[in-house]
Amino acid sequence: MASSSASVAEQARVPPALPLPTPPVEKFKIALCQITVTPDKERNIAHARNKIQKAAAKGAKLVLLPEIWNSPYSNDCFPVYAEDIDAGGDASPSTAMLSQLSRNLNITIVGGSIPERSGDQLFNTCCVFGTDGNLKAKHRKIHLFDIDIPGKITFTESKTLTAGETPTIVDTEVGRIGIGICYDIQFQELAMIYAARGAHLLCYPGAFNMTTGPLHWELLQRARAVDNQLYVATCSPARDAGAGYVAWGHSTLVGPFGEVLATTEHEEAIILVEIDYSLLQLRRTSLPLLKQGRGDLYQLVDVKRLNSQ
Ligand SMILES: O=C(O)CCC(=O)C(=O)O
Repeated sequence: MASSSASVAEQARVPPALPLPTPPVEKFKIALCQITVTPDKERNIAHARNKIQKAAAKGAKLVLLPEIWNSPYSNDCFPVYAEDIDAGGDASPSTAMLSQLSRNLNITIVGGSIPERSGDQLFNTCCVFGTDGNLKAKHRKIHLFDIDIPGKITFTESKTLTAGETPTIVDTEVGRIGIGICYDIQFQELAMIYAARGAHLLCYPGAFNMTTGPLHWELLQRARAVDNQLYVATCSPARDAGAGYVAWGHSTLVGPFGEVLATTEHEEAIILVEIDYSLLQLRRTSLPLLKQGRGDLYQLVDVKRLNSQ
């Protein structure tokens, strides 16, 4: 194939991985709060509050919640349960609770996701709160869950939701975290961009189903972790077999060697597990994948960064 002259995009490609930034802490405990979700929003908020408090009392410095934890997961419910996060206060009781707890308990919260209303659009949105209670980042699910596996599962998030437009990486008191929501985990380039931007940990609130859950959920987490040599944390709602959408559960933490460090079945659980960032450098030294990439033959293009240059 004839080669063409380099385009602007080709000239400005990013290297596969930036040097790992020194994290603010080496070791800390993360809690994955796999909680039940009901049609009662007030109960869901009170329940999440209770579980976050329990996790913090056990020593968690970072708490991760599930995808869509304040509402049933359905296109009928998203518009009804949606909150105006930017307006805050009474317009977003779910994120007001997360903000208050992160400040009072001195923890970082990656607040799963909730349906967000912004003008006449709805998003599936994850909010990250720092220990001062401030909203540090807001990730709107980039890849909407539109799938059709005949006889098994059909879901079309795009019937009600709009896709986010921005990858989200955030510096917190517990390291640099890349955020994805559920279906976002299927797209390896997003994780690669986060690794290239120096993420220590990827957090994916998710609610896989009874078809793709058993086959793909753990596989994808381990793949994202081992390819990018970083930690991957996921958090699902607990399973409600009577719900319209039945979640797989199995919230998990995977280490930078692709090893499952902690996981659970489908019932409610708080998984409390230590993250040790010193392993990141150790693994990258022993198995120097990120240095050995053939950037002369193939590279990842960070389109967002290119467009902002
Ligand atoms: O990728 C999958 O198989 C499941 C994704 C999903 O359930 C979601 O994005 O809500």
